[in-house]
Amino acid sequence: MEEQMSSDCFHEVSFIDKHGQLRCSKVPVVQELARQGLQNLPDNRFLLKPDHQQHHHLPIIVPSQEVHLPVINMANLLDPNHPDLDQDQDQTRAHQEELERLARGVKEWGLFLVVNHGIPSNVLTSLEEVVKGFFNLSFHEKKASVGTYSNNIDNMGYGRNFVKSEDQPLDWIDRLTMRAAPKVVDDTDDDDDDGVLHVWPRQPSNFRQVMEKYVDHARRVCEELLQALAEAVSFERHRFLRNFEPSESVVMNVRVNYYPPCPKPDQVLGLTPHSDASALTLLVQFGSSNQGLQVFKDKQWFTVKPWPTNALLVNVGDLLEIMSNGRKPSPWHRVATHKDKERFSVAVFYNPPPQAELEPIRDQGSVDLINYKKVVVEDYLQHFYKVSPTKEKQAILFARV
Ligand SMILES: O=C(O)CCC(=O)C(=O)O
Ligand SMILES: [Fe+2]
Repeated sequence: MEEQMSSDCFHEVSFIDKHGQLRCSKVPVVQELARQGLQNLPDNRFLLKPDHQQHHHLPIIVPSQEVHLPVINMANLLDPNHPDLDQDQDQTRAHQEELERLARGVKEWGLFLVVNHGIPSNVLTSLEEVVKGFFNLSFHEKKASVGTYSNNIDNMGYGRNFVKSEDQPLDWIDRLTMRAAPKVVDDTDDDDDDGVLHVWPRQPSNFRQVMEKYVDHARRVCEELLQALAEAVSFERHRFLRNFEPSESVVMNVRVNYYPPCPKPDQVLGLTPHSDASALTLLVQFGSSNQGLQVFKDKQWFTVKPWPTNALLVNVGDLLEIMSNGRKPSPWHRVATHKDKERFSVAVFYNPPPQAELEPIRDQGSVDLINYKKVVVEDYLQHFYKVSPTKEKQAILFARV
């Protein structure tokens, strides 16, 4: 198939402008721009404007401010009371130390790395292969492979990050977002009646099978981490998980982010600052760059030190911040690009059932102030997508007392 010229390749976006009018706009496909080997930006729309620069706290590239995230050994986090586990004193001590490291990491950064997570390396290798296989297709093939999507409230499908206005700086990113759970057996309809995209990429042909296998593992990891996170703040181990019942209704979305080389990495962001709406997000990365994620703390941005493909990066989302009464705050994060390297990341967002009502969990006998209201998960998510992107961490105010 003949490759299209990049001038023919656009993501189509629509949004309601400040006068309440529906606007449609075309946004360049950055992968196609990078394929041409551009030395300059094609379009001023990618540049951060002065007021964004202020809010985003430039510069983007400050190699000295790097953060080593805590590395959590998941083998030490398993339930110590599990009948199959006969822990000796050393293991009990290792368990306690791991919990303390986890609690410190979450409090300090809202992010941590996980090793010994039990996801076989061939599952991660296959994930990398199908993701690269999809992005190696031409633009036209990618569009044909995924189908289209009408009710695009939460950016499902193949496209880009939220575009809500003509003057918003564009991120240097192409993305592919799917709902992986609850599983839908019949995926023949592009736009199912629940308004969710169920069409998986048809190419590579094993894309869905590989992704679903990875997501099954991701689910187990999230369940184990939520138990450990509860234990780390002296809650009963299943206290957070109870908000995820029935487990068949847990919602897991997968987002593949592709950041191609960018001619001006000091003036353009790969992904604009945000918190995740999820309860937990698991992230793996691969490509010629293994660096790009940045986190905001003490009024400055820190770049997360490169981490290996076989480790998972975990971040707390807004819904866990609410459940934990702010003990586990969701980090404000963004992504920088690289001049001649590309990076892929795969984010799995783990959420309670849409109808679940969340409210801060109280310690028995605790005199802590309650900082968050009761929210229904789907109401929070709707609000989050409506207001995103925001210049500061703002969506969570919806749930603040
Ligand atoms: O690519 C990354 O490192 C982060 C991606 C991210 O924050 C997201 O998809 O929400
Ligand atoms: Fe994120």
